[in-house]
Amino acid sequence: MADTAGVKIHPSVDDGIKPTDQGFAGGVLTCKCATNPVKVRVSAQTAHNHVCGCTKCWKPDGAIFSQVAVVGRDSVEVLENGDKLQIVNKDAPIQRHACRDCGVHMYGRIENTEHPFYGLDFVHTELGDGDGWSAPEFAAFVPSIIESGVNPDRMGAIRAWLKEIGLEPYDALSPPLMDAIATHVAKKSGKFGTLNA
Ligand SMILES: N[C@@H](CCC(=O)N[C@@H](CSCO)C(=O)NCC(=O)O)C(=O)O
Ligand SMILES: [Zn+2]
Ligand SMILES: [Zn+2]
Repeated sequence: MADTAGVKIHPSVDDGIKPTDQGFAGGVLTCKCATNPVKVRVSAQTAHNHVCGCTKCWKPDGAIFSQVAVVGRDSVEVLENGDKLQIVNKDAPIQRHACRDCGVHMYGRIENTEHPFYGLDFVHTELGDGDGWSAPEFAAFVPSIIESGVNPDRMGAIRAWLKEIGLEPYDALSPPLMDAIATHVAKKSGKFGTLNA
């Protein structure tokens, strides 16, 4: 039995996960700058919130996972200090617009219209004011935390704790999202539903 004592995932889940408010309609995300922070309005509830172990998503200091959700790109608007935003990697599928001063990623945008998730932006709901954002539902890209420096010996305890707190650990995204990606690919190739398996 893995010893889960002291496992920390992310500040938004370590002290209990705040529930989704079904009537919640968004809020304003603020970066970590003490002066002239970047502010971004998200004018809709988010979806598919998850903790992500990948090396690309922004994590608060000390956290081994990020927490990231999606929202329609039309619901994301830079309100203040947008001149401080820089794209982390223009070649990445998700172009992360980060504050050049504090490093926080304010939104990640997909510009490739052929991408399965085109139309959705990635946002870190912990930067938002108010409670009620969609709650994290699963843990994605869990093995990737090793790429960030986590000792592989800890993976048993980390996966056990994620399950304990209701965040099923996956090697990539959750099955519904992986199925959505494969469906997109099958429709593009013309193979969608052609086998009666
Ligand atoms: N092992 C790699 C995995 C990186 C990765 O594929 N990340 C996913 C999930 S990010 C939000 O869930 C992804 O879609 N990346 C696209 C991108 O980053 O543009 C690693 O850890 O680096
Ligand atoms: Zn900042
Ligand atoms: Zn990620």
